[in-house]
Amino acid sequence: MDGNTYDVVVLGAGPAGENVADRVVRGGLSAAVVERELVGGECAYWACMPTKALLRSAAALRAARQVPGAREAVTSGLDVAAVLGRRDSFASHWNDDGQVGWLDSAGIALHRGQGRFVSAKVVEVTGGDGVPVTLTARHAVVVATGSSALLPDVPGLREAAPWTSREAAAASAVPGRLAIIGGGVVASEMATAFAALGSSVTMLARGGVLPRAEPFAGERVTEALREAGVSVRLGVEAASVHRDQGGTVHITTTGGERVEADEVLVAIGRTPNTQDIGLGAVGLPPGAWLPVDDTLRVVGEDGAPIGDGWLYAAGDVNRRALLTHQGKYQARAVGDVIVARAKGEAVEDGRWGRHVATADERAVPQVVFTEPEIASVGLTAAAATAAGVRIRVVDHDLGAVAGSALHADGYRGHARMVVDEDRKVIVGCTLAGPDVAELLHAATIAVVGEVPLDRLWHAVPSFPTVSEVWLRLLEAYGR
Ligand SMILES: Cc1cc2nc3c(=O)[nH]c(=O)nc-3n(C[C@H](O)[C@H](O)[C@H](O)COP(=O)(O)OP(=O)(O)OC[C@H]3O[C@@H](n4cnc5c(N)ncnc54)[C@H](O)[C@@H]3O)c2cc1C
Ligand SMILES: NC(=O)c1ccc[n+]([C@@H]2O[C@H](COP(=O)([O-])OP(=O)(O)OC[C@H]3O[C@@H](n4cnc5c(N)ncnc54)[C@H](O)[C@@H]3O)[C@@H](O)[C@H]2O)c1
Repeated sequence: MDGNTYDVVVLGAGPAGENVADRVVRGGLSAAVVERELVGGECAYWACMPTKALLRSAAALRAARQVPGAREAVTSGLDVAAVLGRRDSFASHWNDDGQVGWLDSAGIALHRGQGRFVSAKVVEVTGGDGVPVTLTARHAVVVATGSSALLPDVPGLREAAPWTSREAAAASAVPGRLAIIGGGVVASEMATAFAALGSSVTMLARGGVLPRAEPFAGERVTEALREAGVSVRLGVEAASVHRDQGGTVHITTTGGERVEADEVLVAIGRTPNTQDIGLGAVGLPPGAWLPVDDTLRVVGEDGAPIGDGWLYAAGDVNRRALLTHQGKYQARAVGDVIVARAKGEAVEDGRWGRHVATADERAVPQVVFTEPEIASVGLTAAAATAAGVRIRVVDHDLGAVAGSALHADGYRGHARMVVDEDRKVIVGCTLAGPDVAELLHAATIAVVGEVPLDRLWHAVPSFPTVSEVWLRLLEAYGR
């Protein structure tokens, strides 16, 4: 390190940025990260961790109620204060001392403030004292600034001070009535959480519930939400919003329906945090997602890397897969390829090579922590067909497996595998049911490993586990 010159400068200390910095330092280079809020990013304080903490207690209670013997021991409902308290601790009480300590121990320099490009490889950081500090990168700058909630242009919405996922994740009280605009992952999880915490929830799901998943997933989540008392309005869109002086939010839908709520949560997708990072100074349009090549170098309109290839993007901001685990996976590839290029070592950029994030293309796992959980990896049947893959779809009733029946009385679930008929490998799998999250990694390995179906017959699931669904799926496929 020489003054404010580092081998690598990383903009954003979320899961992607932290991991890039870690990899380059492990590879023998110096690194600085620039962070304007809390080290750890969205995931740690306002997204993955607090939302899953909000959901977990109700899931545990539901599980106990599904097993006689345990059911009788449950003598009251959720302790909301305890749930919120546990959530606070999983959000580290919105204090990043622990993460800063980790950066320190890993030998990564931290500059607090808003980072903006002033020219190629040069970033200016403006912190709380308003005095700018200039950082220069010898080899690379990595943009890992993440994304923020997108707000639609609905008349009156902004003035009504809507919640985004941040306010929902960090809520200090449970609203009596919560309206949710959106039907995707955030909307479905937060409807599940707040209904369990006692809110009367109305969901306006213009495009349906979990529309990108296999259709049975959205249907089952819709059914469960309705059983939990949520009013799920499918195909319904907000036309105008107004918060009156008493604090009540009034939503009028395009169909003329009226919905009243104490809070309205907007969950319609994300926008990249690239509006105010000085992209113009390096020839890129502000506010845009950052497209990248296979080794995650930012590319221009011509598809070629910017400059001499010094600019990279990892995590949400490149829009490949808006998930923490995929951002961290990309970060490992980015960190390692920057080190390889800096040292003049060979770059392994072939498919599934060390320096690329091939899994982003067709092997992304995701768990939606609704009731039931939806765990999926790879392509849905519709996506595989659209991609020109000749497929066969195999379905099985997850509740008909001995392990499921033991797991919970009345276990309801469904499993689907999508087989590439030309290659005889699984290209997608979706599981819907209680506690299926932990089953997903087997499917991910089958998809990434492109394990032939005739070999999968030799991967014998233990009896009596829910995993026996794998055997049933193979039997349904035939050998
Ligand atoms: C409600 C919700 C729940 C989610 N749950 C899950 C889940 O269960 N599992 C999962 O895998 N994913 C989940 N996600 C997605 C996950 O949160 C993101 O994919 C992940 O946080 C992206 O990591 P990142 O490092 O790219 O960006 P971020 O986590 O957004 O971090 C970016 C960091 O950059 C900083 N920054 C931005 N601009 C600048 C600048 N100019 N200068 C300095 N610093 C800057 C920000 O302050 C932030 O700290 C969830 C998302 C939401 C909204
Ligand atoms: N468990 C998890 O892995 C998890 C949990 C939460 C969020 N996330 C990540 O965060 C990202 C953001 O989640 P999200 O739910 O905000 O986005 P999303 O893309 O999952 O869903 C957005 C939904 O809003 C709908 N929509 C879009 N514009 C609309 C409008 N104007 N009015 C009404 N509906 C509209 C879309 O049809 C879609 O169903 C996701 O991409 C996801 O990867 C992951």
